[in-house]
Amino acid sequence: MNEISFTPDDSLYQDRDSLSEDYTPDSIVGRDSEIQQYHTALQPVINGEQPNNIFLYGKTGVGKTAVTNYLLNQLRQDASQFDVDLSVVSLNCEGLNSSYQIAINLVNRLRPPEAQISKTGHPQYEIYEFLWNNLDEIGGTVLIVLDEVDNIGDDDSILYQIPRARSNGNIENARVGIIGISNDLAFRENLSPKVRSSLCEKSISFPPYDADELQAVLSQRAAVAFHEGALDNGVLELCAAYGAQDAGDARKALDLLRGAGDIARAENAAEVTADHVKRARAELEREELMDGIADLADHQQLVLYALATLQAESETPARSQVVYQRYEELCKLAALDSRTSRRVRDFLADLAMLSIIVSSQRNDGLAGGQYRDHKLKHDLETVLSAMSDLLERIGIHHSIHDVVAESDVVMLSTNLESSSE
Ligand SMILES: Nc1ncnc2c1ncn2[C@@H]1O[C@H](COP(=O)(O)OP(=O)(O)OP(=O)(O)O)[C@@H](O)[C@H]1O
Repeated sequence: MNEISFTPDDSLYQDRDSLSEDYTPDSIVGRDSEIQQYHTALQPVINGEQPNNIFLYGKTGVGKTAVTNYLLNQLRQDASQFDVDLSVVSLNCEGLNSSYQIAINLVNRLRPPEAQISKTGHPQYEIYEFLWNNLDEIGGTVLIVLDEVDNIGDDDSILYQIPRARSNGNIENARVGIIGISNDLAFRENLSPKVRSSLCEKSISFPPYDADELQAVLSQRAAVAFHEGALDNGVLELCAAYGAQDAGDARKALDLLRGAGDIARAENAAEVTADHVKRARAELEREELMDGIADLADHQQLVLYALATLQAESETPARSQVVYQRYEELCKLAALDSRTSRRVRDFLADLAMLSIIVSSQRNDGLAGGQYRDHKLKHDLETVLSAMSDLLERIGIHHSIHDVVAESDVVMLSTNLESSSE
């Protein structure tokens, strides 16, 4: 029998959990201008005035939720000091795509456990009645934070009803403000004008972090997460530089630092080095790519497969037409009906948008005209291993035989190899 045991290992980390998603940092760095605007927008609360409706937007991982939690904690403390009656209700709207569902969830948040209402079976007007009554019972200022607010997709929007509730006479005691948070940049533009003007009274944009801002975020967190001296020089700079390239997303930069720490720990390294960061990045990219490819439809994967075989033959960047020919060949060999060349161009555009391939517009003047060419964005082996299901189903093209044989992709079928020779 194997002798195996677990021993605590904390030579690098002093608090690894502080690098995880649910950790709330004591202070926020790198978002001074956004905090300033947000502070101004919240000021009426402390004055006992009608709160503004505030709309925060920006891509994922740029601090919208972290800044909101930080400012609302501060506001709660200051409100109690200045005797302002303040309640905050937070709701993540993921999976709640109608005003009806949002209203029910809000009612239940405002009620004690023994007075919860069922999630179905009430007419809409009744739910709104409950909501207005519960808000009035609480009274004072009530801030309703709706994270991922873009999930709500109906016209008679609660986003319109709540801001109007007081002027419509539905609420008398409470002063209600909505804080809507979204990483869907088109959401605000697609709102109907009446909803937009009420929800977006104060809009605050959160831009992606640059490398310096990310470095500040990482240094602050590393001081909590790691023992002194556990990080080699340049580790934080490298994570920040990669993070800035990856859409300025602090979540990803923190994940990268934790990934590097985990690799270093698994190897019993004395410190986390740039090499650990690079390997962690390759691993995270691989996971992301695997997820991205797994979500593709079969013919999108086949187009990617076609491009991969061209890359294996050093024929990339390859023009759309060339990719199409290889794709048709693969379809034929796999006895599948191929899509039109126009459709395949759309698939190539999708793959480029998902950062799985890189497509460039070329202009060869009068002689060559304009065309697009394509190559894989990641190394061939990674792409192929992410497509192992497809390869198992339809077989291995001869061009990738060596790569696949060297990697850990399982080869169950070689029908393409034999039929193409
Ligand atoms: N300025 C910052 N200072 C410290 N930590 C930060 C800062 N910005 C972001 N973080 C951390 O990065 C992670 C992602 O941030 P946050 O959840 O606020 O992003 P978000 O913009 O709300 O993203 P999403 O739209 O995906 O919800 C969190 O772990 C958060 O604690």
